[in-house]
Amino acid sequence: MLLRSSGPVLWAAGADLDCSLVTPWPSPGSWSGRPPWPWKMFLVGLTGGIASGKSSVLQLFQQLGCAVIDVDVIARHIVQPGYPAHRRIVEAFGPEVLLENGDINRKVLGDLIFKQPNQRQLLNAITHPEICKEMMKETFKCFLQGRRYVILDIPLLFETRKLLSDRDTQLVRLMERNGLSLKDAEARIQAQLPLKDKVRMANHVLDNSGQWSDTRRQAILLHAQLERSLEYLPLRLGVLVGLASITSFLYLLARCLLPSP
Ligand SMILES: CC(C)(COP(=O)(O)OP(=O)(O)OC[C@H]1O[C@@H](n2cnc3c(N)ncnc32)[C@H](O)[C@@H]1O)[C@@H](O)C(=O)NCCC(=O)NCCS
Ligand SMILES: Nc1ncnc2c1ncn2[C@@H]1O[C@H](COP(=O)(O)OP(=O)(O)OP(=O)(O)O)[C@@H](O)[C@H]1O
Repeated sequence: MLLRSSGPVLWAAGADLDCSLVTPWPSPGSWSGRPPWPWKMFLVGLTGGIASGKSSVLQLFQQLGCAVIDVDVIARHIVQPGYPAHRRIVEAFGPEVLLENGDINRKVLGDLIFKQPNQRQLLNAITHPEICKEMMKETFKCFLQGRRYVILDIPLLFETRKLLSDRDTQLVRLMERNGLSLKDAEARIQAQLPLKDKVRMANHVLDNSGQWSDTRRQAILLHAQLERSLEYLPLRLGVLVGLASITSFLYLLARCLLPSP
């Protein structure tokens, strides 16, 4: 697993789990234990190959009291019936990708898009803008909660603009967990950048190829390192300058438009 820092944004790579989108500020006695600093926050992107352990590591950070946002959870949320992405998916792929109750048939859609790159691009074009909006909303909530940093689990972090487990381990874990054949598991892995490229692009690597206790130890050390980091400064300054500019603009506009007494 890896973490990457670019400018004000620190990106991590490697693990993901089904978890709530945002955890509360660490309770007293939690391992951070500091008072909230609403003007300090930076982002940590977590990525890695399929079944490399992203969810497991994200859950670990969540248990340590970190704010986490799981993009796979958001991706499931925005394709529910009634949401714009659901309607567009049916328009693009036809009613055969629906279950009887109107939910997306994930198996059918998954088989389609993991085997056909052009179909995957079509689905990405529908879902990614919606996912992005939700991610921004959740991140802003964390900002208002005064979080020091937020970990965003973004499986396609590097593809769209590791935790390292070697390819075979990744393949075996994916086949075991999802009950997939070798061919189907390989098709899913092929849909993402090779792991070594993700490693090269990351700033920090969590190696999840060994015992879980090793991964846990690495995560604890990393969390301590991120807690001390000054990565939040450019982001906070950027937000403050942006807000100040908007306020000044509105003030000048009001002065021009309103009649003077
Ligand atoms: C195609 C769908 C219905 C398959 O669902 P299914 O439950 O079988 O798989 P699941 O969502 O658990 O994904 C399995 C793995 O494939 C990865 N994955 C999902 N979509 C994509 C994609 N478009 N390209 C590459 N990898 C993908 C996931 O991150 C995960 O690692 C679903 O993955 C989907 O709606 N994908 C589009 C949304 C998306 O791009 N998600 C990734 C978030 S960055
Ligand atoms: N260090 C480890 N040792 C053994 N098994 C592990 C380890 N880490 C994770 N696993 C197992 O590997 C499987 C894949 O892990 P996980 O679901 O966290 O991966 P993921 O990267 O989130 O997958 P996906 O990309 O499909 O969302 C799970 O069954 C998990 O329990």
